[in-house]
Amino acid sequence: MKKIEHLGIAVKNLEESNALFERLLGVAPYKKEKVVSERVVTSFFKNGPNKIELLASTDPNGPIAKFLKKKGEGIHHVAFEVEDIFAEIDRLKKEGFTILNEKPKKGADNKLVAFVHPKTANGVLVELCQEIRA
Ligand SMILES: CC[C@H](C(=O)O)C(=O)SCCNC(=O)CCNC(=O)[C@H](O)C(C)(C)COP(=O)(O)OP(=O)(O)OC[C@H]1O[C@@H](n2cnc3c(N)ncnc32)[C@H](O)[C@@H]1OP(=O)(O)O
Ligand SMILES: [Co+2]
Repeated sequence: MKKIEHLGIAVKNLEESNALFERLLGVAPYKKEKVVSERVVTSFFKNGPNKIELLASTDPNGPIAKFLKKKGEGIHHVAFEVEDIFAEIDRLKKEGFTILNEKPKKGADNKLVAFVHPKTANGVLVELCQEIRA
């Protein structure tokens, strides 16, 4: 794994949170994207090397809605940049981590993504992100 690619934050209302994070970070979101497979709408902020992803639910039965119901708004996941997501999944499986989707899926921001179950990562939902190369 390389650097932290982004921090995912679950929010109830994306427009309200976009305005709050714009005040907080001093930058406007550079991208807004609907990720149908994850039943979320996201917005991305970049301030220097850091990237923040705000996620709001589009489905009351989706992962973000369930998280909000259970834990309320807050940090949802940490995403790491990986060079080769297939090799990283293999490595993590051998290390005993539970991978939630062994077949990487198309995520937001032009990435292939996979997730490590939080129950096998000290309570942290970890996302693996590989840039989709042309
Ligand atoms: C990919 C697009 C975008 C991107 O960056 O490109 C995204 O980041 S999309 C992000 C949204 N998608 C996902 O999160 C997909 C992976 N998540 C899942 O598969 C589920 O949310 C899962 C398995 C983590 C939890 O599923 P569910 O909520 O149905 O199960 P439980 O409520 O029973 O939770 C099991 C257990 O895990 C704890 N939990 C749940 N979510 C989190 C979390 N985000 N961080 C830490 N822990 C979490 C939950 O509290 C339960 O623990 P327990 O001790 O039993 O209460
Ligand atoms: Co993410």
